[in-house]
Amino acid sequence: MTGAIATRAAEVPDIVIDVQGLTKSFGGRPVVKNLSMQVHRGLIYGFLGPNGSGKTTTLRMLCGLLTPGSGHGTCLGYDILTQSAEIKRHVGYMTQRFSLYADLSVRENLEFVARVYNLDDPHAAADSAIRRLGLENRASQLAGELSGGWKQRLALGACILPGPELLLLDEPTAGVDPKARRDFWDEIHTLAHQGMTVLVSTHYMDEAERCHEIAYIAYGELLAQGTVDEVIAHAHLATYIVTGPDLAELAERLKAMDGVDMVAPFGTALHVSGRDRARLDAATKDLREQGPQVWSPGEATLEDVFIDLMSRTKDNFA
Ligand SMILES: Nc1ncnc2c1ncn2[C@@H]1O[C@H](COP(=O)(O)OP(=O)(O)OP(=O)(O)O)[C@@H](O)[C@H]1O
Repeated sequence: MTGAIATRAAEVPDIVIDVQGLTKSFGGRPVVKNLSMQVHRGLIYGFLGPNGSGKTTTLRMLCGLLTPGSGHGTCLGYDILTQSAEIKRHVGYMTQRFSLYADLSVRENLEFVARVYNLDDPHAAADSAIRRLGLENRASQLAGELSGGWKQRLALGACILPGPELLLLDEPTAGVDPKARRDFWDEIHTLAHQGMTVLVSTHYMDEAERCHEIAYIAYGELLAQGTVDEVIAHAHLATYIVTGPDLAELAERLKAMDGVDMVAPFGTALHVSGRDRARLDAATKDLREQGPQVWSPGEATLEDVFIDLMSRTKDNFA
């Protein structure tokens, strides 16, 4: 199967997704607005944003599973408006809900998927997936009895069984423990290394940081995209890390100040950011000089940037 993925990938265009001006409304309410993006082959591309911001809708439009209201583009070289059947043949889609048969074993599920896709040797295909995902000890266990992490691994195994060229993973690790999440992401990286392109939505910052590129979507708008470093640099957030006593009270005071755009607790510290360094410095001058807290210049994190982006869109909505 590994060979199959590598061979197919060689035929895939270098730009796997190339879309312009996609929009989608439900019941007259715009859910995705004028979205344009390109994704290169072999990249892990992460979609982040608040709940209900349009990530799933975007993922589904990008690969022809949902027709946009307007806009156009290609996925795997096929037209998303007219060739969705061809696209679907080459896309593996893992939804938020576990969609395999709970009362079939791991092996039976995989063989079933192999038969649905008319693979030559369903038994061998299931074997290969079981080995690849380290499911040997669980092959005869009922899928419904697996832990959350192993269920996700099985779902991934079923997704890649037919040798897709593009994987869509919609919050694949929600509710999965950190070790299982890490293993899952190691596997995604191995697949990408072999030429598979992966679009993945997530709410986890550590997962965002494991993506080659990310897109941040809020209220239907694509607010930032690029590598993690590019997204952070582009936000131009000046940041202080504040430690010491009474941080909760300090946070409330800071939130009300002009020039302070983002205040968020991180463990035992407070991150305080502003889009304009001079205004942030002026606003916080007295507090920084008087204490009792200690203020140190810091680097904005991806999470700081996302919190700031989210609050900006909320401001615009108000
Ligand atoms: N088929 C549909 N019919 C009507 N409304 C829909 C439909 N699909 C999605 N929506 C609405 O569109 C908005 C965006 O939903 P979407 O699932 O794309 O967001 P999301 O960013 O993936 O959210 P989450 O992080 O919660 O999964 C939501 O308000 C949702 O209720």
